[in-house]
Amino acid sequence: EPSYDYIVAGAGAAGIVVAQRFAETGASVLLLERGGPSTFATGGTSTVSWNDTATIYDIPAYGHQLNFIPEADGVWCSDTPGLAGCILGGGSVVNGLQWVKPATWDFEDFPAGWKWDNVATAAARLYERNPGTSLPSADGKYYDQAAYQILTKQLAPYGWREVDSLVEPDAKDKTYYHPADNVQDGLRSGPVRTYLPLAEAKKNFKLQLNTKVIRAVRTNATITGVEVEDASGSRQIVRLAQGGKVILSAGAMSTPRLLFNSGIGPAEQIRVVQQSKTTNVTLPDELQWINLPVGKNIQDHPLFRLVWNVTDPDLSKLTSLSTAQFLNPTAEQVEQFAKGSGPLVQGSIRLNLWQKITNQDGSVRYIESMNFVRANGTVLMGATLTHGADSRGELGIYPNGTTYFVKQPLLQTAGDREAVENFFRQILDYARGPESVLEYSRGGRDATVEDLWAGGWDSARHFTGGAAVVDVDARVYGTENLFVVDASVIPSLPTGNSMAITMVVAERAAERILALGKAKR
Ligand SMILES: Cc1cc2nc3c(=O)[nH]c(=O)nc-3n(C[C@H](O)[C@H](O)[C@H](O)COP(=O)(O)OP(=O)(O)OC[C@H]3O[C@@H](n4cnc5c(N)ncnc54)[C@H](O)[C@@H]3O)c2cc1C
Repeated sequence: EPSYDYIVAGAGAAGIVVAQRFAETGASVLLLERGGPSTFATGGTSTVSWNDTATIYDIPAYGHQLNFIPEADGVWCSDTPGLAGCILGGGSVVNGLQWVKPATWDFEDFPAGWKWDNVATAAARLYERNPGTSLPSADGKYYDQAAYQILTKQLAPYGWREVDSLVEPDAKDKTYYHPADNVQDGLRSGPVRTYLPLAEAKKNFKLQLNTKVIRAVRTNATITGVEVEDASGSRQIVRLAQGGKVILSAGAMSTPRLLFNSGIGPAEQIRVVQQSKTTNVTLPDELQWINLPVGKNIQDHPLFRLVWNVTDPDLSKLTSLSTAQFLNPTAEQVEQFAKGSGPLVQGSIRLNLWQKITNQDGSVRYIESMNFVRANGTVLMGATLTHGADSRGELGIYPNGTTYFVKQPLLQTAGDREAVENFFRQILDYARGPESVLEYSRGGRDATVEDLWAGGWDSARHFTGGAAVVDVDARVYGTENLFVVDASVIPSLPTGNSMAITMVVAERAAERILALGKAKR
């Protein structure tokens, strides 16, 4: 029976990065993923009718359209309260391709050893391999730009500045830009494209798909392997080499389950696992349970979908591509795609804007808005409240193994609501200004802050926290050789979308874990 120096549970944004970094040292690495292949290069079969070497996960423009594509139905994890991708690449192949480099202050709440100065070289390694681009189309043009034209006109009187986010990741106050997309050579980029092939070229690396990790096998502080379940439901134990390490990288919605199943977390959650009549999880003896705040402090960006009507007669004539047009592209667009150009190689967002909001008590929060056109004559602002937001939720587990929100993570504090209102008030002021080209879709020129609240809010699917129960080496407290490396160790919300920062965390964690030394064989 084989045994491994490193077993990584979950091949998403973080898991692929750490597994590749371990593999390049010559150590034996097993990367376990519960989902199947995704991109064409990994054996994915959901190719589109108009291109037989690209799957729905390869095509940048489909990032925000997957909900409209029946083939994508099975990719969402069925046992988590928030949307997460259960497929090779995890969130990195189902997300909106927004590539937002973290700001330096995004590390201010991390422990010593993880501030920006400590992680900068890890970030540089990541950006070298996975740079992202502010101009995805190989022909050097931007396509489908109505939202960009309309919003830049709306912002023009108010001193906003256009920046290149890849060059100035800290320019996040009254700035806007063409989004940086996670695109390379006209295809979705990310760890499946930029890290996984390097790992797969090594004989000491093994990727096993359709294999669900159930728990870390633990005696007191020592992990000896993991229990896995294959697609037929049959289970086995995969062993670690002596001195080997297990890394949990199942994402913020699932890593807490793996910890509960390993007897780590609040006793009331582990007790649910213990008493379950269906999940058949073997827990360590109760005396060995490790009481840590697993599942606590989950955060997410609340997302407001604000629809504006275009009032300027010239701008309202601009047209944009609809979901149906993206899904049934013209012959010209198909030809452009084959050359790495055209609207199909762009993500869905057309303009990002950022603003720093200071509340009455002096506390600072950030707003990010991702904007595009869904119906001609309108602009859709996807406004999110980001870094500085202090609402926190809690994740628990049901007897059937599904994780759920014991407490919702969004907009729980007065300070978060005040910051959102400050932003709403400002964009309504802009809309009433003499040079405005927009009015809000409910209430028109007389729209109020209440009209904007009335649209409600949703999860931006940027979950962080929930398993920040690790030391500076990303090792779970109370264990010798169990680590968590994914978005669930991020202690506070990032200023932008969460994938790039998760990959920076993975690069930094790989460095720290490797410095702990090799397994003895
Ligand atoms: C719909 C959507 C849109 C998003 N848009 C953006 C965006 O545009 N830009 C951005 O920066 N971020 C975006 N995000 C967030 C971003 O994708 C995540 O922050 C990032 O992927 C988190 O990485 P992770 O490694 O923590 O988890 P994930 O990438 O989710 O990876 C976890 C992996 O573990 C696997 N797994 C889970 N449980 C098990 C188990 N028991 N055994 C084995 N494998 C398991 C999963 O299948 C998955 O492959 C979006 C997320 C979603 C869901």
